[in-house]
Amino acid sequence: MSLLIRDTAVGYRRRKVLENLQLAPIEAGSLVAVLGPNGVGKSTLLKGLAGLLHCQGTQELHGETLQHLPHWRRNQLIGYLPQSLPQATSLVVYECLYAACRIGLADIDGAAIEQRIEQVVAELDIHSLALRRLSELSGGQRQMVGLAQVLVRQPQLLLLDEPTSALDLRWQLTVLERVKRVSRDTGAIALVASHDLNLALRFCDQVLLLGPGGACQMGRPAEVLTAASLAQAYGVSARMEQCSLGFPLVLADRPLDTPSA
Ligand SMILES: Nc1ncnc2c1ncn2[C@@H]1O[C@H](COP(=O)(O)OP(=O)(O)OP(=O)(O)O)[C@@H](O)[C@H]1O
Repeated sequence: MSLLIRDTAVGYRRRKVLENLQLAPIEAGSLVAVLGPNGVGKSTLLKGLAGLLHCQGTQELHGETLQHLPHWRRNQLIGYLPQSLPQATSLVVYECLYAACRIGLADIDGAAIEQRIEQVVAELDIHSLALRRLSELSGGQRQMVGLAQVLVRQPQLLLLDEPTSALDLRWQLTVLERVKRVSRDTGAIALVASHDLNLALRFCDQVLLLGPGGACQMGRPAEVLTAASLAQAYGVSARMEQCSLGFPLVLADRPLDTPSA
């Protein structure tokens, strides 16, 4: 049971963004950070896997070819959280979660939906938001609701594009902890695009580091994130240190190629 990405190319009509992507199989239950500089193709890869862009090559989840899935099956298997926040509609959060289940899962009954909503609201600790209108929530609160809309459908492949970008420190930790727990407990595979290398080091089983010119490395966070790989991918001088709890940390000192370099 795994996610296979081989010989993969994905991009836009006039621009190939990623070509010949060859990754080792990603095992069920893995949390993988998708890292790399702005514009390298993290979102494009997630959109391709989500079926929003055409991908060439092989992309299979537990033996099913993602490119040819019918709409209903894609909705069952894949949960995609885009980089943009959910629209500030006048629906209350509970209704948004209900609609996410209804749209995504045709054959689920009302009682089961309510049970799932209770579960996800408790998991993400967002009880206080459940009866509030989306239009009255802050950016970070809306980002939590977007994540809840994905999790409530219980997909086997979670594609989360910068899910913590609008969140304060406590919610960043909450989100990564919960996504890790969901992956571990259910066997779901989560790919999380992020610019937060330290969260990736702390929570992810593997990182996929995309770099300029098609460079790509995947492996354990502490093995992939080195001073050399960070210089190559991000163009920074960086150090790997260890915090007092023993977790590895990235400290970026300066951009390379600056006058003071
Ligand atoms: N709709 C589009 N049409 C054409 N090119 C696009 C489109 N969206 C993005 N691109 C280009 O594709 C490349 C990859 O973009 P992508 O959004 O995947 O990068 P990213 O790694 O997610 O960046 P960031 O960290 O800034 O979010 C960039 O060069 C970008 O300009």
